[in-house]
Amino acid sequence: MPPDLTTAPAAPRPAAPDHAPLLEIEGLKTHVDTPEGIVRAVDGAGFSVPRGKIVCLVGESGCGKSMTARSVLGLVEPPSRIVEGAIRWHRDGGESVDLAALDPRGEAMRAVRGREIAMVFQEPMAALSALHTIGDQVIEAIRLHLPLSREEAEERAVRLLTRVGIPRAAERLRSYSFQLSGGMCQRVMIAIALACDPALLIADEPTTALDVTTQARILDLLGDLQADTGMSVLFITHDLGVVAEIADEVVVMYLGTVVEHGPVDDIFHHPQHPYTRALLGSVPRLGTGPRQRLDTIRGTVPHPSERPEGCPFHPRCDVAVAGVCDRGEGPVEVALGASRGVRCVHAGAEGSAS
Ligand SMILES: Nc1ncnc2c1ncn2[C@@H]1O[C@H](COP(=O)(O)OP(=O)(O)OP(=O)(O)O)[C@@H](O)[C@H]1O
Repeated sequence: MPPDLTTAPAAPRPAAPDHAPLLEIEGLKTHVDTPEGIVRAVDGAGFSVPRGKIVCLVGESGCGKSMTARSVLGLVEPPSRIVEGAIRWHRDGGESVDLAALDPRGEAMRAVRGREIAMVFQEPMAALSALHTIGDQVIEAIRLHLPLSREEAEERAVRLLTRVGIPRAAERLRSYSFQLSGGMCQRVMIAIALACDPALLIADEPTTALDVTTQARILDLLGDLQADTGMSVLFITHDLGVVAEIADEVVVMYLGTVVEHGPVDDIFHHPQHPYTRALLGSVPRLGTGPRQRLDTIRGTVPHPSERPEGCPFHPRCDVAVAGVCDRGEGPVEVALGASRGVRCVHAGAEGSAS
């Protein structure tokens, strides 16, 4: 039986003997077949999600963040397909499975999705059915994976809804989604996601559709739940304010590849990739006065079908070197520490890429 999230904090999950990360993505390519040609939405992405950490996946719109998440969840359907790479899921106890090799509709993937890996999406109103009560939806999620009677599942649903901050949870079981605010609907979605005590929660822009106050409360809730359960979180966002609030580690994506990753403090205080620097330069900071000028990133993200040769960022990069950055397959990742890496020819050089 999974730990009860609603009472005392659960004991932390046992670490795998070899301290392997929970999730390891390597060389992932997820492409879309379109009448105009192949769209390389994810094009060789790789990163890890350690146990018990919150990893934020960031980048501008169209960089392949959602497609990466959908690949992990086995939610890639034709005309999209995983064409290469591995998504290694390391269970407690040392057992590993390559999710990229599983049939997305098969039993093995269904046992992982929603049970071991849960997800929360951007539009909670759209994700909840307007035809069924909140209670029916939470109870169904619980009973799909746990052998509980209707009464037991109902009790668990009330405790879960209370834990995610829904007042008078027992009464709310009979409500419909259209009777709740956006923030309350997102809390219900989080309760559904946590129904089976997942080891990993993937949250794809879960606060983007909410007002700022509600956004802050939902972030606090996710942080508290992570600390209580010891689960890992892969949090997808384009909002660096959210990253600063919640992340332990940051993965920066650009045009289907990971250009930089590392602990949040390193990324914010010592960004190495020109794209990471540009992203950080476009965010307002407190204490810099009312007339602060924000930098914008020159140009826009090209469509994946128009991926430039060499480093994918070079046409927008202020420090690109002609004849170097615009040639070949692009730079390989340079390791700057155990959990720190960057893909840029300037990486590691003193005063690089500034
Ligand atoms: N079914 C599809 N047909 C054609 N192109 C697609 C399809 N699905 C995704 N893409 C393209 O793949 C690229 C990556 O999309 P993805 O949704 O993963 O980006 P994202 O970084 O999550 O962006 P956003 O923040 O806007 O959600 C985009 O350029 C998108 O247009």
